Amino acid sequence: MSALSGKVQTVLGLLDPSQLGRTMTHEHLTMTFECSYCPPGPGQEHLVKIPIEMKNMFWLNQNPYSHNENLLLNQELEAVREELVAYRQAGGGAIVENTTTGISRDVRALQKLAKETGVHIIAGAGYYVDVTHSDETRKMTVEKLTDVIVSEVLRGADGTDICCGVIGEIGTSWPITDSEKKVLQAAAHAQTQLGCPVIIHPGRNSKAPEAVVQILQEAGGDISKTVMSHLDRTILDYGELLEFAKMGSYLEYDLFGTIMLNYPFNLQVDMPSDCQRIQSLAFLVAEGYEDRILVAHDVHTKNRLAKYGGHGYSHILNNIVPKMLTRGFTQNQVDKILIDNPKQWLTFK
Ligand SMILES: CCC(=O)NCCS(=O)(=O)O
Repeated sequence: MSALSGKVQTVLGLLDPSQLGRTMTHEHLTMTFECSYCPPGPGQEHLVKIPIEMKNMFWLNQNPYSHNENLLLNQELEAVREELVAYRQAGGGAIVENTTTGISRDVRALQKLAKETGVHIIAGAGYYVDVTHSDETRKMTVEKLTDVIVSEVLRGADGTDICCGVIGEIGTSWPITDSEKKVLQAAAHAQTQLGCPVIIHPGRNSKAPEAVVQILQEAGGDISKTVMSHLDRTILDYGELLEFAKMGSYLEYDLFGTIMLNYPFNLQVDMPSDCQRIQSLAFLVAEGYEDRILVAHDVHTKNRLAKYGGHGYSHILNNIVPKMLTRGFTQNQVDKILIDNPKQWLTFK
């Protein structure tokens, strides 16, 4: 038994899990995403620096990764603070902030936001995808990477004493690179030591989640305490989804609010609508997986903020939950997805 056992670790310290309330398990409050810049289509080069204002929002929402400034969520702390206040008013209790090393994690800013808004914020340890790994990271052994991750949970991150409460989002590409494989193994080893929650960003291929889970399993990871993120853009076939669900991880639909005609990171993927996301959740519930489902918006660019006409952090509470209730979900099932499942996942063993 460690001091963390039976508790959730927020940026303000340990918390009794019953205090969490409704929890979005995959958001970003401050980060940078320049690593994922996508040049715009032919003839649209002049749009990459247009102001982020109403008349440009349709193009920005369709091309969020082709506009440098849009990728700098870390410039919006005041807007995010206001949106967290609105999130509390909408009935939100906690947010898991998934920003890891490589995309400008800032635990000091997270702690300040938690103090100012009363939202419980859980910070993420570990590393994002390979393109963001530094030379130093690439050279580290699995043992060294494990030590860093464990230290971010037990002693603090970013040179502070502010401790992370989950490992992840651990970034992986497709195919998984050697450096990412080492980080996954380190995440599994750290999880074994700490009994803590883990969350994974899979590569953009339907085979990626299974490949990640295999690596974690071989390294001794606890898959029942691991979240597979971004399933809404990763496994669209229900047969494949059921096969993956059997592996035992949490199943996260975390791109609620995203509307995109062309998904630039994988043009083969038709990004689902929110109605289709709800249908996928209903399918998983009907198949007996209601204890494994988690949801979020994964806000990671400026255009997603309410300040710019986006869905913000309260869209699920304000709009998706009422829609779910009209589509056959019971209040008990909604509460499981928003309260009980996050609580189970976030509590240290
Ligand atoms: C850091 C934010 C992030 O990785 N979001 C996922 C975007 S996508 O891979 O689902 O397009």
